[in-house]
Amino acid sequence: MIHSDNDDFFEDSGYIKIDRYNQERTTKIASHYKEILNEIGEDTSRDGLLKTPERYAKALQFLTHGYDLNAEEILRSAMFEEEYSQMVIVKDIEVYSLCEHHIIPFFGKAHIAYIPNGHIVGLSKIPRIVDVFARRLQVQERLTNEIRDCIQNTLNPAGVAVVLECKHMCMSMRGIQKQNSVTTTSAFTGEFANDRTRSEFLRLIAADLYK
Ligand SMILES: Nc1nc2c(ncn2[C@@H]2O[C@H](COP(=O)(O)OP(=O)(O)OP(=O)(O)O)[C@@H](O)[C@H]2O)c(=O)[nH]1
Ligand SMILES: [Zn+2]
Repeated sequence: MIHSDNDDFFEDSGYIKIDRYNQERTTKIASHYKEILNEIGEDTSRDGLLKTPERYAKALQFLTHGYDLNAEEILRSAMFEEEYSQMVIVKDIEVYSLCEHHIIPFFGKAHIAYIPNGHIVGLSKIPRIVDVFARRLQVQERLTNEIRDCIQNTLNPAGVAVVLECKHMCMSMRGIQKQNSVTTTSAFTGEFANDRTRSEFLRLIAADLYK
């Protein structure tokens, strides 16, 4: 689906039309990346590497396609009036991002909750907005805050909670080379300032009901 040649990898995003596999951009990135491969001593004319600069150019565009998406628009496209006023939690959402310091992946899970205030949102839109912000160059702290702010500003709920748990490959496969460290970040608004509400959220994201 993502790898055909004319690929519009955003087909699945439906309502958002963008063309990041822009041929001009692909050609430019590929040409720079070919120089980088030559610089590290590779032979870019060997069979296995012939198409690598172009593959890399497309992969990079995919990994940063969040720049072309509007998270608030995505949330607004599926907001429904509803009286439900208990906590809604979507947990264990896979996150794949690129650290802006090294352009090396960090990845893990997001756990997100909100307390509706007249409106609920289509559940799939929550992982979708995680991707909008994750598919950019990021630091984990900003990614966490951007998800929180987007939900708060768009849905105007009584509170939002976001917890991210990620492993940074720039800390495991290079640099300090710690294989098991996990970074946790969190951001809260509204009713999640209340200890009991926050504790309920933390208890529920730690519970293994379906595992
Ligand atoms: N706060 C924060 N730091 C990050 C994140 N991703 C990577 N970093 C850190 O960014 C820092 C960049 O530090 P520098 O000293 O400029 O870079 P460096 O010489 O490559 O550092 P080392 O990784 O310690 O070898 C490192 O400490 C990384 O661990 C992130 O999401 N949040
Ligand atoms: Zn890094």
